[in-house]
Amino acid sequence: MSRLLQRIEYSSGQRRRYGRRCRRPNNNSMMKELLWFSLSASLSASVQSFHLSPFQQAMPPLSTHPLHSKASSRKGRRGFGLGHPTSKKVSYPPIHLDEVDDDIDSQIFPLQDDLEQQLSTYTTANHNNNNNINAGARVSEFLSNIPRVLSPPPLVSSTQEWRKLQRHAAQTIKSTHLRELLQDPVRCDAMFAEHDGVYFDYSRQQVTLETMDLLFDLAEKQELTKRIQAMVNGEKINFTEDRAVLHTALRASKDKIGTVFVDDEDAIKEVHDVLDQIKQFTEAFRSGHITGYTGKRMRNIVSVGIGGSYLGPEFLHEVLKTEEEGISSSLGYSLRFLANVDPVDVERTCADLDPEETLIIIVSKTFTTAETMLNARTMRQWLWDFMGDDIDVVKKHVVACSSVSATENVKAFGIDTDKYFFRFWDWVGGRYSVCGAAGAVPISLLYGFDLFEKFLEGARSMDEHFINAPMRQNIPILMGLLGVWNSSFMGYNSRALIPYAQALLRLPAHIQQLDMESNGKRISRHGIEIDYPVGEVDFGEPGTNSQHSFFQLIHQGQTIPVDFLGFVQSQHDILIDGEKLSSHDELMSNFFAQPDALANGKTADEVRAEGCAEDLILHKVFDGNRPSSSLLFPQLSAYVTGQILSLYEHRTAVQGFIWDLNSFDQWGVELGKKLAIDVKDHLTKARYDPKQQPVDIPDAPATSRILNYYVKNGREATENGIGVSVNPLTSVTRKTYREHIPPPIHDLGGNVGKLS
Ligand SMILES: O=P(O)(O)OC[C@H]1O[C@](O)(CO)[C@@H](O)[C@@H]1O
Repeated sequence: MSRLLQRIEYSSGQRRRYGRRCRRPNNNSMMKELLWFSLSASLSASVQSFHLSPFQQAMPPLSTHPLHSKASSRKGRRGFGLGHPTSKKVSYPPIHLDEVDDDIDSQIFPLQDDLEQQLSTYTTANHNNNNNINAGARVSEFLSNIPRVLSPPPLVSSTQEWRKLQRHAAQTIKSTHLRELLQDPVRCDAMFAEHDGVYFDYSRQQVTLETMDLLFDLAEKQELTKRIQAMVNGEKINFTEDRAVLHTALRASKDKIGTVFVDDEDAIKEVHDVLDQIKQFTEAFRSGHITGYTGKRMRNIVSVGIGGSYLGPEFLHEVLKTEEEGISSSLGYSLRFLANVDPVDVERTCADLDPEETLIIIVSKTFTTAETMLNARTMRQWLWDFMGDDIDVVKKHVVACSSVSATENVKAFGIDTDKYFFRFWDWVGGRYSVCGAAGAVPISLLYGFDLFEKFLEGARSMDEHFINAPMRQNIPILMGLLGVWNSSFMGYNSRALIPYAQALLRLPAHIQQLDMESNGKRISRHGIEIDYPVGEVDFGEPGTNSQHSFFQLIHQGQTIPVDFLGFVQSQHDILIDGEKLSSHDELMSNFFAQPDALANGKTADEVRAEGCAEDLILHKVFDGNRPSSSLLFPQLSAYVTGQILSLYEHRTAVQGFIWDLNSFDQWGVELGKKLAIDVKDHLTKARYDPKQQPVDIPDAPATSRILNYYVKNGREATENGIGVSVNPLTSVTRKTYREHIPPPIHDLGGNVGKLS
């Protein structure tokens, strides 16, 4: 096999996917696919190198072969080949890979041997013209058999399971109103699942028991359980980056050490080594053993990072801010996030901070992200402006949370990589990293390590449920299947996440990145352009604020499935004199009322019965039939936040598995990064070299025009005449800080947060 692979000339996409670094996969379907590539590429390479005119007579032209990729895909590259059917227009042969027995070796390797034999026969025959036709015919016959066994799997949309769901949606569900479905007590009782205090009710989704059966069949067909296992066992399912996907290892307990390995490294042991390091650092920081450059205790924390290196930690911070233990443990400390490269975000972040008391955390997996690195340099300059241009200022005031492979860059920045560097690994995607150092360092420094551990415990509880619970009771699987149903079968391409908890105000933003970066894709994991809708627009705001904002559209405009999140108890309930219900009860009344309003709507007769004027009736009618799920949790704590995080991470994974996507890469974001680099080049020239004006970007007249407008109108007269508008870096901040009158000293009598 490897011998064959090595002499294959891959097209560029195939090389990335199955290049020489690729080990023999232990997944049979991938193995089959690999063989498919190898045989087709090998055969075509051989055919080409022998210049076989008899072949060409005996065989149908390769370009008309059903498995031939778009004719142009190999032109001008390395000859021709069968290629991969990248086009959805390719018609597949009747027998598919997944119909082949799992005993791959016994089926494929004889074929491979046969192929080699055929080619060698031909090589010999080629020297003897009389045999050409026979050899050609034999190879041709062999070739025509290859697709019967080695074609790649079809798109999920062409499976029977998918088609049944399509028919079911069109013939049954789209003509059934939720109002009717909600009258069926058996159905309603069945559409409920519970785990460790989490109550999930999906009876207001536009589904019947039959729908769910069909969805479970689809999940079986897509080998969902097997794929979940592959993920949590550390298989490299993020194949475009050749990485495992192990955010579950970030919260695995110590007794799981020795159970998950990536490239022979014990992943869970690595995780606990770093957690121990963070715990020790936290204790030293919070007890005052670690001080700043001028000897002052540090109590302000600024976390610099963007995307997944920011949204998760910020969402968790917002929850803990008002959590009972969080309030007391954070007394005397502050935590802020700096994400946007907008200089105003710098100003907002450090306006009233004393740099001598401030620790900067740079959170960047790659340690190269342009926005984060500029903000990191800016914050370093801010420290230097106040305390002097000394590298020890950086050593005392800056820590890094980054991947092991970025160690040299971290060191070059001036950070003490022995003590002030907390690593994570390639097998943690940025948007899945809040349980690693990215979240652990800022959150533990502010709230103490114990509270962060509770968050990990909650996530672990939901992970275990996800891995072990049967599908019908498995909350993340149910949520994922309903996501697929709503998006791919019901045609709803947005969904809202409405937490009835102000402390979850940043949850929607985090889930938005998590899900949209994961499942906003167009190519299946088999390298085929998909022909079914995937990915949703995720958005949300806390209820009831959202009701007074975009709920008009949800009630009477488009149909947008909603997840309602509510809590049995508030973090801080209030019942003032004269009120019958507490404020939390008032809030939760909305949580209970909205799903029914969306599902049932209001008919014209009901509106009329309320005494509405005839000409207004239609305006006040609500069609209803709008789906939602309700999730009820005990109280918003660190533990429950871990559960919520894990729920949504796994919902995304489930949808990606069903849709046959790689949910763990993000090539789309790379384009934006490259484009910004080009523009920066032009802008730099325009700013510093008047001869380069006006800007003229080839083939981009509109961009050139607006860029010129920006350059021309943004100028301020400067001494050197270049016309660059620059503020001294920290002048605004310095002034604000100096003039700032600090609030009265807090009561620092909190637990570990006590300052001496
Ligand atoms: O942690 P890094 O490497 O700075 O990347 C930040 C973010 O940028 C992205 O790559 C793209 O936005 C995210 O996936 C990631 O969370």
